[in-house]
Amino acid sequence: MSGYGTAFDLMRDQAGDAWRDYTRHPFVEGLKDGTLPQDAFLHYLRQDYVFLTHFSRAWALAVVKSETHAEMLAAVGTVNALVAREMPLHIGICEAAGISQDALFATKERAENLAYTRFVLEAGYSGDLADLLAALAPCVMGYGEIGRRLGTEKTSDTYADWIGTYAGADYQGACKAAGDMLDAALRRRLGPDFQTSPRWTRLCQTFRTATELEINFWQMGLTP
Ligand SMILES: Cc1ncc(CN)c(N)n1
Repeated sequence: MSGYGTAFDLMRDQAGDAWRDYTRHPFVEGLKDGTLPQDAFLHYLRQDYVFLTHFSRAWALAVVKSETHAEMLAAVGTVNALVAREMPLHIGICEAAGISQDALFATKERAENLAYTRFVLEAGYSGDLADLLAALAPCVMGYGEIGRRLGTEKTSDTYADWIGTYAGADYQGACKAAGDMLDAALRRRLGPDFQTSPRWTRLCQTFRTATELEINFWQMGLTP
């Protein structure tokens, strides 16, 4: 059990090998042992800054798709965590490496990046909050799982700031909140036994596609 909720655990199991390929990608293992080349890391961070811009918009769409005050509060909390806490990590590391915030904002978006965020946004535009959260979950909880594992298994401090952000209480709390939100949203829309709903298979497919797009994102990071 992940500690990030019931639906997440079930969807992650349904994603099978793709989940392992995402959370144990060679890029991740390079962060763990410090062998990831710095140019690949900075290239990834620049793309990830662009990613987080669109991803924050997708979470803002979750506010639009909310049906209760509790859902709105949870979605707003995640938008704030992304914009006020996760994006500043990228700004800080890039600034220290001589990449200004203007240059960061002007980063040309790679196709793998564009494909992922537009897939998530489309899931939200064409569906309801359950569809949107199924597409958002691999991103939030995947990095939570990666951060937690690397926090205990890392053998180098080269990428300690990055690992510390995702292993930290703040990010782990955001994963727990997103997991609780996913569970509640599914129960509200699909019923208490949401995994028996006719919608469940499609939601798991959405989760799996987002997981595959995460694998592509890491792969892109290895090819500056
Ligand atoms: C591509 C990607 N996926 C997930 C995360 C974690 N929010 C991220 N920063 N970037």
